[in-house]
Amino acid sequence: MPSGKLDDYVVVGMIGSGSFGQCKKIRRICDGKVLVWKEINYKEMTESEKQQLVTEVNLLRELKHTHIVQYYDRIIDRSQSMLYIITEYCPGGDLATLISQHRHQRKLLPECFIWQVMHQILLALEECHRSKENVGGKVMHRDIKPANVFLDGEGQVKLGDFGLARILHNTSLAKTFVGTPYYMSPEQYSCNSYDHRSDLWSIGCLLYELCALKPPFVASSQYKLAEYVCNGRFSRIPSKYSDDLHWTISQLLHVKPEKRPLLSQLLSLLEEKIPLAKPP
Ligand SMILES: CN(C)CCCNS(=O)(=O)c1cccc(Nc2nc(OCC3CCCCC3)c3[nH]cnc3n2)c1
Repeated sequence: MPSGKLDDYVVVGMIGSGSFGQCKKIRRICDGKVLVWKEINYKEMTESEKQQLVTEVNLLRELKHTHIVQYYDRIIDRSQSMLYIITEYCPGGDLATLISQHRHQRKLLPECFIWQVMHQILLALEECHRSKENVGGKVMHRDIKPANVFLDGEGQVKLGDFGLARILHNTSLAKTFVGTPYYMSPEQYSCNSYDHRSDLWSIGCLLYELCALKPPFVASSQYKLAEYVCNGRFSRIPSKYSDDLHWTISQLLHVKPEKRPLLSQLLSLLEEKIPLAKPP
């Protein structure tokens, strides 16, 4: 499938800026479909970093799943050293916005929504871990956080920005990595290691934050944050929520990665709990 050209699209709005660059709402001229493109300036990248970028984008192309933001196309503008990654637009916005709105309104999210987000994000993660097994190694997301989880027009969850985090971690773009690493796992602090179970830790942090409208571990300094994360002690989610939900989130927030449940165990537990969740 030949890649598109910039003039196949028209920019209809600016959504925001991320660690990789700007994110814009676009319309595909041929059929009027609303999409999104993320702009990455690769001018400062080394040849090997550019090759890694190509590899990451090719990984994105393979990920096709209801709960993963769908990749559509990529455009390279060599005259400006710009890469445009075109993906599905999620009109429901991101979970970071949703959490912020509920925090300001002092309004907790419904428990059923939290279970739904858990189920749909874990399905997305299962797809990544599954689809990469036959290509060796698992695709980890590496940057699961509320700002990377979106809602479509029906309130369905879409995990976004796969691979972009890896691009950022290992390239000159990394200097633009901003923000406090609230979701960094104990193993990343203690031995700078990251594996698929670290994504589960991040999902635990995300679900906790959906309940409490704040992360499980907060501190006035990154040193203190690391200490709290590695101790692994956190308050119960608000009493409105069931012990079942608190227990399940606590399983994801085990300090020892090997103590965290397997993805398959979590999905079986959820599919018993959310009967409608079973695929028809
Ligand atoms: C109903 N309201 C509560 C919500 C209104 C919602 N409308 S909105 O204001 O345009 C809006 C707001 C936020 C997101 C989206 N949709 C969206 N955003 C993406 O990335 C955002 C980007 C991520 C990096 C940092 C900068 C922002 C996407 N990436 C792939 N698909 C995407 N879709 C739309």
